[in-house]
Amino acid sequence: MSRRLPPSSDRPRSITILGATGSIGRSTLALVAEAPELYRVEAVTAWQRADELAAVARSCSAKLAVIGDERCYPALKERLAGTRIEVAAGMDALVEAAERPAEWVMAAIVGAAGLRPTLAAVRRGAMVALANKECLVCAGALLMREVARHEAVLLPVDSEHNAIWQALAGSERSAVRRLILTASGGPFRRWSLEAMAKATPEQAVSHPNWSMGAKISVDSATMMNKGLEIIEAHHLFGVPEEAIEVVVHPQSIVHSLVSFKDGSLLAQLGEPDMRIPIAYTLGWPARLATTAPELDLCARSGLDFEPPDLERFPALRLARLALRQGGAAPTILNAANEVAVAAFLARRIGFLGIARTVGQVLERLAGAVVDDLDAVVAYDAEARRMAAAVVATIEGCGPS
Ligand SMILES: NC(=O)C1=CN([C@@H]2O[C@H](COP(=O)(O)OP(=O)(O)OC[C@H]3O[C@@H](n4cnc5c(N)ncnc54)[C@H](OP(=O)(O)O)[C@@H]3O)[C@@H](O)[C@H]2O)C=CC1
Ligand SMILES: CC(=O)[C@@H](O)[C@H](O)COP(=O)(O)O
Ligand SMILES: [Mn+2]
Repeated sequence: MSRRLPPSSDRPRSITILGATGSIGRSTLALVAEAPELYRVEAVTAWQRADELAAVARSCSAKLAVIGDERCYPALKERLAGTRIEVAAGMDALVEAAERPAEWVMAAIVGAAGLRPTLAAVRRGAMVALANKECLVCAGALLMREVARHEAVLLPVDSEHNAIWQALAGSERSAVRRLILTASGGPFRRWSLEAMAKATPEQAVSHPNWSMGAKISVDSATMMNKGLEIIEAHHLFGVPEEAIEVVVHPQSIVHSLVSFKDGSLLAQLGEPDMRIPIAYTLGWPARLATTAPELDLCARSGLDFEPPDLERFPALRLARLALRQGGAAPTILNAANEVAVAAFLARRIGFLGIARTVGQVLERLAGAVVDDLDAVVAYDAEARRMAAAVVATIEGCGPS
């Protein structure tokens, strides 16, 4: 693999941010704004929020701004009139943004929609900071194969995987006994199933520790987020499903751990602030100085750990099942979950209807091996159709 140099003022790192208007995109831009001499921003992208994208592109002097939804192109063009920033729109333009020659790409589009742009960055051998876990869930084998083939570097952004990556540094994989993913338990950690059945979208997106986009916040509330993260860890670190444990840790201070064969547990700790893991990828292979807060251990006494409750959080069980089944099952799980979460946020189904929808789709759709993009896209589309049909049968049936 070619040697990667850290950013420096003599040699600024060229970067692209996919999903620049989101929670991860903004945290990345906040770090860039702390040391603008270290970076040159090639491209920034969004889906529909043209005003926000234009403001972001201006503030970081991006060369290119791309909006995914073509209907929003006129608004973006108007907001960036009189600047030197190039403007484009559409799905192909998102892929082209990822193909532009930035050394480092933040993949922070939400959902499987991020797969094609992420693959494009991987296929030109970029350093890809991967926040978009759904990419690895729906196309893990394909993505990892392309990373190896094109000598790209995947830098895990997800806080748990970033912690494991840091804890693993320099160790032989054969020395690892298991990975331990910590989970906050989300806003409904202590809620009964009866109460969860009536949970509103507002309650579900109120994460106790992290400020995040709506989709991942709902995933945290169902604990599907931790299920997706088990699959993500399997692909990133080559560890089998049975060697990936989940422990509920309500404070979100210990971001995950590696258990080694000699009995050592190595963890990474920090305040729940995504600037910390993002900074580790942005500066990699060096560490950046940032204004992110340092954890005050004495002020944070009392770290709790408990096993997850699979009865109240069946999504975790479904994700493990999909990973064990293999083939297209994780692709199907992810697509059905995206449809179900959107239906819940649109108040079409109740909170418990999310896992119910995913479970029904997984049961009905069998999946063979998915080792190319066409197969992933086909299974993803079929699972979305089936999930929409399941949603239609359970909506209006009261709390589901
Ligand atoms: N937020 C967090 O702390 C963490 C997030 N992650 C992962 O990072 C990813 C991003 O999460 P987060 O930043 O919270 O999400 P947000 O919803 O805050 O942001 C999503 C970004 O993706 C864009 N986008 C949405 N839909 C599409 C689409 N169909 N095509 C292209 N772009 C699209 C949005 O544009 P627009 O603004 O125009 O809608 C926005 O820029 C997710 O995969 C999540 O699981 C992982 C760990 C932590
Ligand atoms: C910040 C981050 O990485 C999220 O994935 C977070 O872990 C979500 O919290 P849960 O532990 O509640 O899923
Ligand atoms: Mn996470």
